Amino acid sequence: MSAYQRWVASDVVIRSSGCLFCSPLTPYTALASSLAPFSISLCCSFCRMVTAKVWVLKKHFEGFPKPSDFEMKQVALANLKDGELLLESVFLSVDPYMRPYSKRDMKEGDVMIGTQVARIVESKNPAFAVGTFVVANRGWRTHFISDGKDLNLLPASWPESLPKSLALGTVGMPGLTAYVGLFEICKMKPGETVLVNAAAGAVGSVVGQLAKIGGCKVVGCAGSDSKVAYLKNIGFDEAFNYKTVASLDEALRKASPDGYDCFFDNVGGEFASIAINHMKKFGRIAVCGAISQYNDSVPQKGPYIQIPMIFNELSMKGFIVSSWHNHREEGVKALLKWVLEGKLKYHEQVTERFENMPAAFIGMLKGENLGKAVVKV
Ligand SMILES: NC(=O)C1=CN([C@@H]2O[C@H](COP(=O)(O)OP(=O)(O)OC[C@H]3O[C@@H](n4cnc5c(N)ncnc54)[C@H](OP(=O)(O)O)[C@@H]3O)[C@@H](O)[C@H]2O)C=CC1
Ligand SMILES: CCCCC/C=C\CC(=O)/C=C/C=C/C=C\[C@@H](O)CCCC(=O)O
Repeated sequence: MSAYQRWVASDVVIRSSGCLFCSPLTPYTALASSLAPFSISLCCSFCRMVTAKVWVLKKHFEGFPKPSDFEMKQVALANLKDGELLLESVFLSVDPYMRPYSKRDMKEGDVMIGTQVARIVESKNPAFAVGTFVVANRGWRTHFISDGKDLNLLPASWPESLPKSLALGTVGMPGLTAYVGLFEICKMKPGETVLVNAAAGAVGSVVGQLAKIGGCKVVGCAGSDSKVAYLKNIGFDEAFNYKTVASLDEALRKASPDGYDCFFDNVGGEFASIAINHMKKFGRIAVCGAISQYNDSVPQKGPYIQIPMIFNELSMKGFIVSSWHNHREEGVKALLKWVLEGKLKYHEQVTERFENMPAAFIGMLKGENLGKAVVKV
């Protein structure tokens, strides 16, 4: 039974207007609603309206997100108009940006922001066939309607054997972040030494492997011994557990006594303030993220970094992957090629069921994920 058939069996509540048999006012609709699992077969096909499940931000986060900050709701979707598509989410992404962006971009009651791999289940748009998979940016919802303009098709060369969830991770936004940050921001060169933190995550694990592909020495850190073992398994030259080392300063010096040419910073905070003192002359820092600060109720007051910036004439550049959209096609093509050649390994932290999205999101922020965290609907 496909996800769509399961959804039809479990979540379809008939809502309609204009159809004699299914209009909201007829006794039939009340009967249909009470017999929801069976009512679909009684509904006339041209007036089916469906109900999707969504997660809304019930209360703005204070510190780490809590399950009570979220609320799952049902949203009735209108009938498709000409040119529109009905899609079901197959995989949903949980990403760190959702934490800081929720404060900046959302109000309480909004559907949580986020991306998904979705499948077209009904189409009134000749440009999109039923069964097509796309990447969309429509938030935490099981189903949604689109006019097609906000959908990104998976590359035509995507093999059937490759999990489509990778379009949310290694061969998607996180992978592109690593690609742009290394090639365009750090401008890494063969023989250089690259440092990356949150190295076992969706972005960091790609950074380390792309740096190896680029002929660099790679040092990574992560928050558990099993993650450190994973880093060594995927080719990192040096890896350490930043939570258990006696001194981060010593660990960075031991991993690369000559220092670092490129620092791909996913974490910010105290880590960055210490790491910057280990940069080589004319080193480059890609300021990708600051996950050590996203959940702070009170902003941290880090030590100043200007002195090593000036002394070593460092380049430090913040970047947002969506501003580099003109590199998206080339990046996805390169990432997909490296994955298929076995040069770019991936690991996904898959959480089953839409109902577990808050738990998956909170777990990722707490470091429970190895590789890209996704939710399989
Ligand atoms: N600039 C851009 O366009 C983009 C930026 N980003 C940023 O990149 C970073 C990594 O994102 P992504 O790969 O998706 O996430 P990950 O898959 O790496 O998951 C987050 C990881 O961050 C680590 N972490 C959490 N809290 C802390 C902390 N206090 N100190 C150190 N590490 C911590 C945890 O791993 P561990 O076990 O190592 O602690 C956790 O698994 C984030 O900062 C994110 O905001 C991501 C995408 C685009
Ligand atoms: C409000 C302060 C923000 C500080 C930096 C926070 C996070 C950095 C980060 O994680 C940025 C992530 C950017 C993500 C970009 C794109 C996504 O919004 C959706 C991607 C959709 C797509 O291209 O498929």
